[in-house]
Amino acid sequence: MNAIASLAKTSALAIVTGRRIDDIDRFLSPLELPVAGVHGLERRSADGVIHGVPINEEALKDVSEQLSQFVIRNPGLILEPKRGSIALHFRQRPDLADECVAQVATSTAPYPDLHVLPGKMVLEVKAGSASKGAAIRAFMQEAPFAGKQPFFVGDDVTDEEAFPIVRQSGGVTVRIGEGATAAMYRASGPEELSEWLTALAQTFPKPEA
Ligand SMILES: O=P(O)(O)OC[C@H]1O[C@H](O[C@H]2O[C@H](CO)[C@@H](O)[C@H](O)[C@H]2O)[C@H](O)[C@@H](O)[C@@H]1O
Repeated sequence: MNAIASLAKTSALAIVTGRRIDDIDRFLSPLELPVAGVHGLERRSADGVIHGVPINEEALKDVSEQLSQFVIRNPGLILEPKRGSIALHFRQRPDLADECVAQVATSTAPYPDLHVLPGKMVLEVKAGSASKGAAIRAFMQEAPFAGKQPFFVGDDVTDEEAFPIVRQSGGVTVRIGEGATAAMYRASGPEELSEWLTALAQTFPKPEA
């Protein structure tokens, strides 16, 4: 948190995440940063404006109802409704991973415009067209990011799609933890990343009092 607060004061910082913007605000309170939430389906730019994308609400409702029934039949599974998306978590039931994949495939089959995104012990169904990479592109066209070199850090398979996009625009990419990656660098864990960021923040000029 200290590293994030320091970087937010001295540089252009955005959070790009699968979580909701509200959740990020709660985690970082009282900081309110630019955030791309729900894998880019909702995005708050630095001026505070919320940008959304069209959502297939009808398809999402149908899939959510089917997944709710599936979760009722399988204790330990968790459904997380988000704006424009629903996440099926199987962290407490890893034995059901294959069944979850099959159920999500069956439920989404009638809706080719829904996107299924596998994450860490979770399957996300997105009912709109957005991605972390596209959200980064959008941030990079706006103040205070435009003209700066992007530096993107991620720890999940859902971050992999964004690494090449950042690299192609001259940026630097870091993967936290294990796993195959397209990132340029790897930090062993959040502690190592925090040390790097704290050191980096100290190299920036102090804001005038
Ligand atoms: O894009 P991220 O910031 O990496 O967010 C990805 C997902 O994070 C959350 O799920 C993950 O954390 C849970 C614990 O808080 C864990 O139980 C789960 O297995 C992880 O996938 C969040 O709940 C999802 O909505 C995000 O998409």
